Amino acid sequence: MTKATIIQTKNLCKTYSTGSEQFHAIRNIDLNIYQGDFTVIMGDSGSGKSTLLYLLSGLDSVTAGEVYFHQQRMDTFSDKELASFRAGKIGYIYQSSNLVPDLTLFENIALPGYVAGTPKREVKQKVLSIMQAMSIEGQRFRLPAEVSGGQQQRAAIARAIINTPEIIFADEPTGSLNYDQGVAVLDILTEMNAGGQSIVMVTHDIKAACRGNRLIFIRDGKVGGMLEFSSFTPDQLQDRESLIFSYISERGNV
Ligand SMILES: Nc1ncnc2c1ncn2[C@@H]1O[C@H](COP(=O)(O)OP(=O)(O)OP(=O)(O)O)[C@@H](O)[C@H]1O
Repeated sequence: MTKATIIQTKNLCKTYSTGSEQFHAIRNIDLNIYQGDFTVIMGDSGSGKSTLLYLLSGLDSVTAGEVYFHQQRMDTFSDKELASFRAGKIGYIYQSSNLVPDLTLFENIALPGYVAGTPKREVKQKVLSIMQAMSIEGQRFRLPAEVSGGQQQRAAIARAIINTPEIIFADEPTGSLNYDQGVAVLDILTEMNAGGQSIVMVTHDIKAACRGNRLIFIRDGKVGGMLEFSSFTPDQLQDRESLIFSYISERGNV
């Protein structure tokens, strides 16, 4: 079966200017992100992974080239169109949870729901059911500083999915967590993907990358390679890890 494309880039470029210096962080990338995939973006530090994620999600503007969401051109959106796109179509998970420090976990998760204009009662029900699914409902009246890093990150995932986004972007979502907390977060993402949620995750951790069915390797701002896996069952993690490891070793870079 052919997979539907959710995001497409054509000749995508991003150049950062600092003073008189220019740095070409993303160089002429043509890429398709498919619906229902758990896409993983890997690469060495500074290769352009986060920049690519910002461009795919409309968080930053392109220098040249085109980005399409389904068939709709995104890089020419007005600020208003972009704000509504971000609120309604995408969810974004950062390395550190980025929760609002003086709002409770419940309020943090509910906030994008209120901003999107969803009726309060509906938001409340949805927040409670997502918190329950992520085993953080007991912490709902606590502030972010009063819960563990893993619980903060689960709240950040809950916040990212409150408006039922078509696609979730995650930038090193386990980067600030200990091993067990990281596995718990990856399990949640894996389960969401099994339910059909499209995910694009940046990571340099091979264990985290194993959760993806399509791996895109970025090297010096370009696509340096790709790996695809057909289906996922938890007992395949070890095999995938070995495959990714040998792929990277053969090429001499991440
Ligand atoms: N705002 C900026 N101004 C100038 N250069 C930048 C800016 N943001 C990123 N860069 C440069 O662009 C390159 C790509 O950065 P990016 O953050 O996308 O890399 P990355 O692969 O995500 O790295 P890491 O794994 O270390 O987070 C780096 O060389 C970085 O120094």
